[in-house]
Amino acid sequence: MLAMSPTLSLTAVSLWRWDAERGRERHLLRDVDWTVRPGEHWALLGANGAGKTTLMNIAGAVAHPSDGTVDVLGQRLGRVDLRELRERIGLVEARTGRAFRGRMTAADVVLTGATGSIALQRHRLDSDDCARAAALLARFGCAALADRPYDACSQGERQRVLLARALMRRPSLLLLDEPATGLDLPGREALLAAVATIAEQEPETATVTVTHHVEELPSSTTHALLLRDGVAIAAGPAHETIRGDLLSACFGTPVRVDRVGGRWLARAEAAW
Ligand SMILES: Nc1ncnc2c1ncn2[C@@H]1O[C@H](COP(=O)(O)OP(=O)(O)OP(=O)(O)O)[C@@H](O)[C@H]1O
Repeated sequence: MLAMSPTLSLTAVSLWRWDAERGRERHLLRDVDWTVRPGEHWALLGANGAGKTTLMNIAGAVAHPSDGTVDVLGQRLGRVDLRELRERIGLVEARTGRAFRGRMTAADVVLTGATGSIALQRHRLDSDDCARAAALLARFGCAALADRPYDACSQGERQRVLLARALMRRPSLLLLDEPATGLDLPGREALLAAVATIAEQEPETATVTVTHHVEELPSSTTHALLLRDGVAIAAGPAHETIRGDLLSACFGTPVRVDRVGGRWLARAEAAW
């Protein structure tokens, strides 16, 4: 049987920028190799400044590398229209949520995902779009929020609304940039439960979740890439990479990691 072609394939990817303070180029990413296949759910872990956002910008067809090759959804960056490619990529990040103002309801915000716009373009929507929006809200425990102004939703509810929005077009790749940051415990748990449904309901979709905290990874996480100073120090199946020794190297401090009920807990080694 032929293997499915990768969702993302990065080979020897480096990205550098001019560092005016030092008067020389500085590597934000160095020689990163990374392959994400359909149905895989990756964690992208690293300390502040490790290069996670930079790598997500490349994976999301927002930025080009300085060197190396990048194939996103089978298209080589540098040879394709990035805007067309981005239409097949779902994105949940804090910035997206801040764009929705006024009296837009939660359902309206989800529906904007069908057109990939910030404004609601009702004339471009059909009954299937409305049905999918309602089904996604229900699936994420947000059915009662449909008519509530988005501004009036709690932060946790908003994140689930944004997740529903990102799934409207059944993206092949979904990027989640620190989706649980700032959520309280029930909000975080509801969001992670919602993310975990993707493995079953959208089995071809690959996801990448950026976080500093392994506690914020959904139980559906299958793989992890650990970045330190722009270098991928480990990449592979979660049970081989989300480990104390590798996370210690990644964060530069001794860390102990436990797996409980399919999730991960990390603490500084000294605290145990
Ligand atoms: N345009 C740029 N020019 C120069 N340096 C940059 C540029 N963009 C980012 N950097 C630097 O590159 C490094 C990696 O940044 P990046 O935002 O990718 O890290 P991160 O892992 O996402 O960090 P955080 O967890 O704090 O969000 C940082 O030291 C940052 O200051």
